Parts: sequence; C-alpha cells; structure tokens
Amino acid sequence: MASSETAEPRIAVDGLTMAFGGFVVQRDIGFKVPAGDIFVIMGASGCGKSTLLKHMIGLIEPAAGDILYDGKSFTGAPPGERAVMSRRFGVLFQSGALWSSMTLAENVSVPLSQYTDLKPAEIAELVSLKLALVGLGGFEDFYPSEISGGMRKRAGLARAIALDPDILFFDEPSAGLDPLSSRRLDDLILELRDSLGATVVIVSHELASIFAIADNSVFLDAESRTAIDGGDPKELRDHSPHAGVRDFLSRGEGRNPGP
Ligand SMILES: Nc1ncnc2c1ncn2[C@@H]1O[C@H](COP(=O)(O)OP(=O)(O)OP(=O)(O)O)[C@@H](O)[C@H]1O
Repeated sequence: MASSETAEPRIAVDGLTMAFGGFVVQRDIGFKVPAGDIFVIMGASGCGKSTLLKHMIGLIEPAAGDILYDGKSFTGAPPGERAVMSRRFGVLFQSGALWSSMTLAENVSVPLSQYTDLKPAEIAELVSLKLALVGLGGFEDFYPSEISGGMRKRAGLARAIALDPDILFFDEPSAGLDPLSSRRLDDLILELRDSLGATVVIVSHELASIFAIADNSVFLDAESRTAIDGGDPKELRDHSPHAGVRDFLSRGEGRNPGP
C-alpha cells in the first residue's frame, strides 16, 4: 500500500492562514511531512503551535489554504470523507485527558467500543496489547490517580494508538514530566513510530526532546506571524539564517554577547 503513496508526502500544509475572527495567528504557512517522519512544530509561546495542530486534525477551520493527506485535501473533503480520513489520526493532548473514573483498560477500550464491532473479549485482548506496548502491561485495573504522571501520559498514548492510527499528533507530550520520564516518553515515541510505521507531528519546546527525536520541523515566528524556517532542528540551531531561530534552539547561548 505504501508504494503507491510514495509520490505524495503523507502530510502537506499549503498556504495555511489561521485566524480567530479578525485576529490572524499565522499566515501563509507551508510545509511537507514525508511518511515516517517525526515532525516538530516549534516557536515561542503563543505563536500558534497548538492552533496549527488543531487545524491539522480538523478541530479548527483554516481562514485560507489547505491541508492534504497523501495528496488529498482534508480541508475541502465533505464531512463523511473527513471522518474516514481522521480515523487515521491518533491524538494526545497536553493534559493526557484520561477519564479519572475509569481504569486504564476502560480508558483505552473507549475508542475500540465506539468505532469497532469487536467483541468484549477481543477488545480486552487489544487493550492489554496496547498497554503492553507502552510499558503498562499488568496495569489494566489501575485508576489514573493510582499511577505516576509519566505513566498517565503513556496510558494516554495507549488510548491514542487504540485504533492503529498511522499519523500521531502530540501536543506538548512531555509537559510536566521530570527529565527521565520525558526521555522515556521520547524513546517510546521513537519506538511507536518504528513499530506502527506512523508519521508523528509534535508540538514541543523541550529542546532535549526536539533534538532527540525530530527529523524535521517548522518554526512559527510570533512577530512576523508566519513560518520563517524549517528542517532538521540541529541544522537550524547551527545554520539558520534567522538569529531568533538559532537563539531559540540554543536557549540564547549561541548569541554573541557583544562588548
Ligand atoms: N479559541 C481561541 N479563540 C481566540 N484566540 C485564540 C483561541 N485559541 C488560541 N487563541 C490565540 O491564538 C494564539 C496562539 O495560541 P496557541 O495556543 O496556538 O499558541 P501556542 O504557540 O501553542 O502557545 P503555548 O506554547 O503557550 O502553548 C494566542 O494568541 C492565543 O491567545
């Protein structure tokens, strides 16, 4: 199946302008994400990273431009087709947003009960498999309040991959985690990309995480309100023509302090 799709990038964002009423958040953004890439959306606080991610999954409509998956317009697709296209998406928001009154197994089973005709025993089997994939085998009957923040993120990840998505979207996945848990989550994201063959889009400003996992990126500039750079973050840190991008990616340490 993949071979017939290789001509098109998995994701293309084309001339995208995002606005809330008359307030333009970012204009004329364009980038492509090849299948299997881990792509990071970067930029200063408030520049529009989460808003871009919400556009990509169809929660917000563009003011202008298009978002395409395998060359097919998502923005312009009729609702039925869009729903089919979004079945490919696995989404993990910053909060992790597990239902506190449900066990981990119940949380992960929700999308399976909602979107498949599988029998309860089959669902239970799949749920255990997904929990095992994120290192939570044996924690089926625990409640979110009984596990650590890092484990909750991983449980959220298990739920996001319940329907075997091939495109994963994460908004600040390591927010609130200690460096070690954050690192384990990065490793898990890399593993999932490899085992599921998924394409991953992440909003992040954690430099360690960005350098550890990203193949590619876009940098949204808060001042000019457009994408001013993109590519391998390490390359951007060392060679971006924009001082603001180099500073962002080196925490300002690359800047010549002057006399
Ligand atoms: N629903 C909304 N209605 C109006 N304005 C909004 C809405 N959501 C976000 N904004 C505004 O759009 C801009 C971009 O917000 P967004 O949350 O996308 O930024 P961000 O880069 O993800 O920020 P952070 O890194 O702080 O999470 C901000 O000025 C924000 O106040």
